[in-house]
Amino acid sequence: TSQLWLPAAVETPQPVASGEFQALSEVARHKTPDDCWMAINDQVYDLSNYLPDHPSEPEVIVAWCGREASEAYRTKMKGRAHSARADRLLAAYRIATLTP
Ligand code: HEM
Repeated sequence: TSQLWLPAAVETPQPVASGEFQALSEVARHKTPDDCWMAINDQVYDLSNYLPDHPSEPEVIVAWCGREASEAYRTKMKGRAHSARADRLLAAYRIATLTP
């Protein structure tokens, strides 16, 4: 009797867990205000929920969704650093480490 050959079941994609590595190419897929990741100082942040709270014109920060934003964060694009409070906020949105 002939047997059907079937491929192994496709693995279910795993949700991103904190501590995993993500490539910049993956960060780049999350580039809208509703789904906004950024790579900052070798860490990956999901800032989707923070964007509405950011105290600037939305486009100032939205422009960096999906991108390597270390310098933008470091300078606010105006030669001025974010506060320690901002640094603590940022830490709360970390989802992964950037692929080395
Ligand atoms: C990466 C792109 C970003 C840019 C270009 C940017 C730029 C700015 C600008 C222009 C201001 C207005 C007030 C000022 O000029 O001092 C500001 C304030 C602020 N931003 Fe951002 N920002 C960015 C990302 C973030 C992120 C990711 C966070 C935290 C999760 C954050 C937290 C804050 C806070 C708390 C303030 C109030 C002032 C302070 O505490 O430094 N920003 N930012």
